[in-house]
Amino acid sequence: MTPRKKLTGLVAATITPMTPDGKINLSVIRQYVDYLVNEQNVKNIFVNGTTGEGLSLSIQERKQLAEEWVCQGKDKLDHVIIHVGALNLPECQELARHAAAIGAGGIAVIAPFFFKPTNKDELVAFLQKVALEAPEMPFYYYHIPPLTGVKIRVEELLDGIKAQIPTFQGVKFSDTDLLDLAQCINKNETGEFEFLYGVDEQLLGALAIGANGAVGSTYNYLGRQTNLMLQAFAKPDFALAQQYQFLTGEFLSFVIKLGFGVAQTKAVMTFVSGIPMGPPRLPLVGASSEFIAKAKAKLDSIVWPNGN
Ligand SMILES: CC(=O)N[C@@H]([C@@H](O)[C@H](O)[C@H](O)CO)[C@@H](O)CC(=O)C(=O)O
Repeated sequence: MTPRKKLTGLVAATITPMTPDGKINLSVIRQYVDYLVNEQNVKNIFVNGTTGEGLSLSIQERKQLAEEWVCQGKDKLDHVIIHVGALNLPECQELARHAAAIGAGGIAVIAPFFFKPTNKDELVAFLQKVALEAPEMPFYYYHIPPLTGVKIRVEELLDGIKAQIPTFQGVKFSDTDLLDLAQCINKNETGEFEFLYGVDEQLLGALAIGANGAVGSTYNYLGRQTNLMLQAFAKPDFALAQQYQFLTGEFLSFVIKLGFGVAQTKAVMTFVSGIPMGPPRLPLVGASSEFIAKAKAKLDSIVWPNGN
């Protein structure tokens, strides 16, 4: 068997395109894949996560999206990771089996966040039951405490994890606690796990600590510039890497002040890529025209290093 290519670099947390009447719009996914690969130089995706409104979709919709991304990404993308987390175990398991059956590259699971695990053992027991349904698939824990409220430290979770979840491959780490991330990386001496950082505005800090890559919403439309930041960091040209981080940060801090979330990400991606992402699904509501005009003007005003 060919050894699996390690998941490093940028992973776009894909948006779920929707029609104006709120149905998932599979018809633009082919164009979306080509856009990520050719215009953003991003060849890894994370489907049905936060940005993809995964928890606002039906199981059927999630399966259809996973199938379409895997199908359209064939021979173009390196890794297609499907988020299969849900509030109940049977749905997670069903989605995990489905991801395996369609030949996805891996699965990720968020902590259930209505009835929450209260300690590491409860969380691992839940994750283990999902992972067992896809025994050949790399498994990622999706750590996003600001949204789940599950604050169990990842460092703790790692202890003995391989014995409990043999397919455990790493963590999508969407938290600002860089101490926890650092302790995880310190524990990962052999480099068997991948740590993908998920707070785009401070990726450079996470890279310095040793993150292997990043999963995020902004890599849909700022993937090219963030890739240049990764290259500068690897060179190393820290001054150049900082310039890229400062500039993406300038945009994000501007839009965050206006009110920024998945709905606004859909609007930004639409005006940057030209691919219609459509409205978000309730309870999210679409970005205002005022937001769109201001965000576009801000992005257009940014002068990237060397014109890139
Ligand atoms: C809370 C949230 O949505 N975080 C985003 C970030 O990419 C975020 O949009 C970015 O850092 C801007 O704040 C990702 O971590 C989420 C993500 O990767 C996903 O869609 O699953």
